[in-house]
Amino acid sequence: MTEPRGPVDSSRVPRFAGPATFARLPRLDEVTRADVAVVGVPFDAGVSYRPGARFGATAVREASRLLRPYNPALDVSPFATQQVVDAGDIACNPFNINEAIETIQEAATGLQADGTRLVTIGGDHTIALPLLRTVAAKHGPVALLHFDAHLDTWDTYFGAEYTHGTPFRRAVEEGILDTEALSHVGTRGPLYGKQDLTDDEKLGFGIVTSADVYRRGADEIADQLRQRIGNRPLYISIDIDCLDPAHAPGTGTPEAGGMTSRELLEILRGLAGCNLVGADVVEVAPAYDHAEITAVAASHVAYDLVSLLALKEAP
Ligand SMILES: N=C(N)NCCCC(=O)O
Ligand SMILES: [Zn+2]
Ligand SMILES: [Zn+2]
Repeated sequence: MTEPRGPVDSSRVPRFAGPATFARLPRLDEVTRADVAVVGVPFDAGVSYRPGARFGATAVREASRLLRPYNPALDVSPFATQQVVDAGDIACNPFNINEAIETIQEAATGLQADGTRLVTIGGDHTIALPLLRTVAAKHGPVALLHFDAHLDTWDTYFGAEYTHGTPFRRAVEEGILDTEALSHVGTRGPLYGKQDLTDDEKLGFGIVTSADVYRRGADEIADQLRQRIGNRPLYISIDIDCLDPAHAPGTGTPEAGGMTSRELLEILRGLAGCNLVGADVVEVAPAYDHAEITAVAASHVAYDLVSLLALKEAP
């Protein structure tokens, strides 16, 4: 194997110069193949409240200029042991949700064809469904770790089945999730009724609320999650609104009382060794952000996801 091509050297080219790719990594077309591709999905036609996540991937790329090549928390250089690239954006129809879902699924399938694993930057949470379909087509039903303030297992909004509040119900219905290993983490805030929780439990989900994380601590929560996941192929979907609005104001449906970015990163790091097959970070809406707080948090979360992939054996 040739040495992976790493990021632009920030001691030679200032990190604020030049066009942004994730972590200043090469583009996919600049290398022969990739182990991991960070890909953007500028789609937000599935939101129920504030729009703007279509600009999320661009904001995360901009905020990722400050990432450095060694991750001391996991003792790994994620861009040295595997070829990581920025695969650009999946261009999908902003006026037709069904068509956009198909486009995302096809593009993600193509990108993963020769074993490349994807870390996708959203976009609203609707996009998790086609991404899960793609990993399940390859690995069979996958374990899911879903970090979010919301359940996202509702049925429909205004009769629409494919929205950012419904991807995980659709995924269970389609049989693409391993219902023995489904967890929400960071759940909080008002629901439509108690039935939401009953329905969610029936689908197979376990819930770790943001208050559980605060009371029990990140290490204990990560241990519990790891036990539930075991060696199953694992997909991690991170809605940035799992963080408190103080840590992630730039999002469409903010809820008070969320996790800190430190808690989220520590839980992720506690998952080292899991059989991670893909991940997304969604719902970054830069119009409501301040001083790139949300975009910086999301870029660090994506960096730790890429680091977790580096710690896993090549397929
Ligand atoms: N996936 C996110 N961010 N939000 C879902 C909120 C659904 C609702 O408006 O009830
Ligand atoms: Zn959410
Ligand atoms: Zn969500």
